[in-house]
Amino acid sequence: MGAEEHKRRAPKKFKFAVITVSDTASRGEKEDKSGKFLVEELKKAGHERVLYKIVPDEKIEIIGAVVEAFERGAEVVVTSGGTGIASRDVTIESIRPLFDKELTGFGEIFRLLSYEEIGTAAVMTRATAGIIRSSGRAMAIFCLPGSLGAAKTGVKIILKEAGHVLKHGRE
Ligand SMILES: Nc1ncnc2c1ncn2[C@@H]1O[C@H](COP(=O)(O)OP(=O)(O)OP(=O)(O)O)[C@@H](O)[C@H]1O
Ligand SMILES: Nc1nc2c(c(=O)[nH]1)N[C@H]1C(S)=C(S)[C@@H](COP(=O)(O)O)O[C@H]1N2
Repeated sequence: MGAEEHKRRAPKKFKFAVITVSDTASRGEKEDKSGKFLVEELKKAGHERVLYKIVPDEKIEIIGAVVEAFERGAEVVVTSGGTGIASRDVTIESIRPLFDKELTGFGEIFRLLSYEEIGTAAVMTRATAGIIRSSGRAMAIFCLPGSLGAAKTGVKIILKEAGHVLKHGRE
């Protein structure tokens, strides 16, 4: 079966969780434009159930939010922020060890599209994705940079591929 046939047969509507990772937004010092944008776009695309949480750039808080999303039945998690190289950017270090399989292609395509938008500064993100399997379930996670531009670029890829990723992740 080809990729298009796989996508056609993949489930279409999922329970999402958006997790914003930001020190300033978690303290209420900055509006979480990116997280709110992601929630709206996912709902507009017909994914009615979208959990939403803001956490500071702290490993245990990030892992805790991922675990909470899984326990609340999320099938796809999108994180926003903390993918850079500053010492406080720990989203990738926190989430990557949870992956059963990493989807490195997501980061490659995300950086390719980002290069067209922001040029070589696209090297600054370690955006990635993966599948976590537990208790007979699979959950896909996509980790995006915190800017609104990154959320706009990332959500387009996620909306196109989430079903396909989940279909194979459940196999
Ligand atoms: N939740 C968000 N909504 C909108 N823009 C954001 C958000 N998080 C980060 N950005 C923007 O993305 C860019 C780079 O992100 P970076 O992780 O350095 O953000 P930051 O504001 O330093 O994060 P923190 O809140 O953790 O200190 C900055 O221009 C920042 O304003
Ligand atoms: N598409 C896109 N990718 C992007 C950006 C952006 O604005 N748009 N910002 C870059 C910048 S400036 C940084 S520092 C890194 C990491 O951002 P983060 O720490 O918020 O995850 O993402 C990069 N990738």
